[in-house]
Amino acid sequence: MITLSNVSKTYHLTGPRGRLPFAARRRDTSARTIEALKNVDLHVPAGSIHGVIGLSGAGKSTLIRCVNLLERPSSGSVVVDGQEMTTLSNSQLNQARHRIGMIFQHFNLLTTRNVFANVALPLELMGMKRAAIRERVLPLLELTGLTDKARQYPAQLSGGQKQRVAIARALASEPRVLLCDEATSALDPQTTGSILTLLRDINQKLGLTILLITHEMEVVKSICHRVSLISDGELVEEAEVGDFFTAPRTRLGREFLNDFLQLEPPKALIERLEDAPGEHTHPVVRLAFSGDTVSTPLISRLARECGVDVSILQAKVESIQERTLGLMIAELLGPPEQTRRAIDYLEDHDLHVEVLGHVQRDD
Ligand SMILES: Nc1ncnc2c1ncn2[C@@H]1O[C@H](COP(=O)(O)OP(=O)(O)OP(=O)(O)O)[C@@H](O)[C@H]1O
Repeated sequence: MITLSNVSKTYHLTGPRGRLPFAARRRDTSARTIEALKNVDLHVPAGSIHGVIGLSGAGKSTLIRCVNLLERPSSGSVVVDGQEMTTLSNSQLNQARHRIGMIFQHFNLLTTRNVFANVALPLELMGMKRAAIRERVLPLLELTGLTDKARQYPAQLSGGQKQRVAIARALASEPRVLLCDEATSALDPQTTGSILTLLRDINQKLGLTILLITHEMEVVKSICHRVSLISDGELVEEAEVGDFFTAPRTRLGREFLNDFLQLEPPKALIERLEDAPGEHTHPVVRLAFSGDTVSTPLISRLARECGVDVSILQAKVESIQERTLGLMIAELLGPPEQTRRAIDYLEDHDLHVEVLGHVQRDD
């Protein structure tokens, strides 16, 4: 449904340097350009919810705005619903945007219009008749739980209600795609939950494809099917959400996950961790297991079958949508050949094992 191929976006800054003589400007171009996106490839299949997560300034907003060409890519191709967006004329682009709804962090409602009139606005702009507008808007107010708020103005609504109005408005033109630009970042956790539930319902009921950007792992965990990680304008990792929470492949992915799960070895132990194993060290591991292995008594079997003691430092069970994920930080205590065998044993039983480092044995 959405395919970005080799998309790059470079901003050329104008500022005090813009007033320099042309020759001087040419000498110093690199200092005044920002490569916000670098050769981005992204495919979001129809009907899926895809999250892009990254730190501030990583390029998330630029990426999502390139999809409906609120930002024009410097190079590359953007195809939405089978249509190449970058070659459209202005009027074709306006037409194409009817099929791409968008919601924003700060809702962007018109304060002088009530809820009904805000949702009706795109339809008025499309020249639709009043009766047809009413027929389209009323079900949307019901879908978003706003029927009793139709005559109220944005100033009379909570943040969550405002975002519901924005969602109803985005759906008014019956789009195939919904772009969500940090849609829950201004909301408290409970309201965030209800908006995410609404987005998931819309995805399921209407088969709408959703691309969202966020810096919150909770959003990814709650509703996304797949996630991409953006860093410094590049997509550095992409995975199915359950896989990402089990075993992120990049350092940045692991940092996001550890921050979210708060699952780190104790500080005193981190200070003692060495990268390489020594003669008198034992490994500290992060284990992730899902599916049947969550309920299998692997740790006691490890002790019996590999002769290794396991000291559990932290453990957690998380529900990632339909999937249960067990996470643990543990020290494997035993002679090196036995701890190596224990790691093989765990991997053979479909656990993801990450060796965080090695600590000197006390014995
Ligand atoms: N219109 C612009 N002109 C110049 N530089 C820009 C413009 N928009 C974004 N940038 C720069 O591009 C880079 C990516 O910005 P972008 O807003 O896409 O990041 P982001 O991941 O959405 O950040 P945040 O989470 O803080 O909103 C940043 O270095 C930013 O300063």
